[in-house]
Amino acid sequence: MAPNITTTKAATITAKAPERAYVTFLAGNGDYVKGVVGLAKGLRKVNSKYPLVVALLPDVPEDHRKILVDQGCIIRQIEPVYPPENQTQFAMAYYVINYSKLRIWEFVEYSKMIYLDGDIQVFDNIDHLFDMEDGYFYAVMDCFCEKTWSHTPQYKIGYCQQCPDKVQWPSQLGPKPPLYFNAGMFVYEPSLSTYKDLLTTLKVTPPTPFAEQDYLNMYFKDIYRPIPPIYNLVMAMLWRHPENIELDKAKVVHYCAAGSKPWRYTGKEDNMDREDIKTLVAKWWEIYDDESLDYNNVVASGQAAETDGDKQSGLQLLLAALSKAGGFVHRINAPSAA
Ligand SMILES: O=c1ccn([C@@H]2O[C@H](COP(=O)(O)OP(=O)(O)O)[C@@H](O)[C@H]2O)c(=O)[nH]1
Ligand SMILES: OC[C@H]1O[C@H](O[C@@H]2[C@@H](O)[C@H](O)[C@@H](O)[C@H](O)[C@@H]2O)[C@H](O)[C@@H](O)[C@H]1O
Ligand SMILES: [Mn+2]
Repeated sequence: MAPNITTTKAATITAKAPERAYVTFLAGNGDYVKGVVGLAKGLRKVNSKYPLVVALLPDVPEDHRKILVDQGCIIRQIEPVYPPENQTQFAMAYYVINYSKLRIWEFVEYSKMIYLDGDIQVFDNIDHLFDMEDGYFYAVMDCFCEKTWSHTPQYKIGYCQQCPDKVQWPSQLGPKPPLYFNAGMFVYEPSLSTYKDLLTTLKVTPPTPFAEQDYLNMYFKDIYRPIPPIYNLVMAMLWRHPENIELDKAKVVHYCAAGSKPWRYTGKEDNMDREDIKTLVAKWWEIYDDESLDYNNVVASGQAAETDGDKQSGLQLLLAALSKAGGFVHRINAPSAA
């Protein structure tokens, strides 16, 4: 007797390209790929609705690319961007590659993106930042107190925008510098005209110690809008301006202080033996090591319900898993009886 097979019209999942996405930057064949994997898993853990795009340079090897695709990332190869020939000593020699971040303005299939450095972790959902008013550049104010700033007049006179009343900006140094953001995290709108102008203007802009961070501050100074430090905890703030920080409220942590990269952490550099640093590094590793946050396991958990014979909840679970994984399933036409 022929099996009684009933067919239902397959559920048609129509997906439209995601208008919004998180984006990070990866260069080289070193260990920053661990940072990006940690970031992908962290965004999944906080149920971000949007995918993570990884803008990567040609020197990122195939095995690292596979790791990222297996973690549900959307990888986009970009060409390097170099500043004009210069004699500048960058604060960190490798900062020269960070100008390549400028390529993310070309990702115009997205209307709004949140850029996050690979050494950042997201511990609370920040999807709401996408809803901020268009037309501005949002980022967290930086701090000038670390010795990496010793080349600047601010550092020399002990001025920092984090505590502008402690040391007043002397009028003989001219107007107070505009508010300055840390370029490890920002909310921006891709645009081809802005992209072209960024690259054109770069050609005639002498490089400076903080490379593309300085450049972005100069370029966007008229539309820059500061957002609270909970959205990019620049590590040095913990010992430089603890009065401005509520660590337990930090939604985004930026492991940018020397020695704080979790995947290289030894605890030996200045300030790295602090209990709060040890806790933040451990929190990063907890996510990185959590296999339940791996993209394949999240999707499989959706399919597993499918085999439990409960088709509808399995499909919903799979959709939830895909959404968690930053998938771009937006709408589903429920299967109608054939
Ligand atoms: O070898 C490197 C150095 C940097 N980066 C990327 O460039 C970003 C900026 O560099 P970094 O975070 O080290 O600068 P910091 O914020 O520590 O000054 C990193 O987060 C990575 O996303 C990378 O992929 N490979
Ligand atoms: O290429 C310039 C870099 O400038 C910034 O890093 C700096 C900055 O945060 C300083 O304020 C800190 O003192 C310093 O420790 C830290 O490394 C960005 O985080 C990074 O993404 C990148 O743009
Ligand atoms: Mn960084």
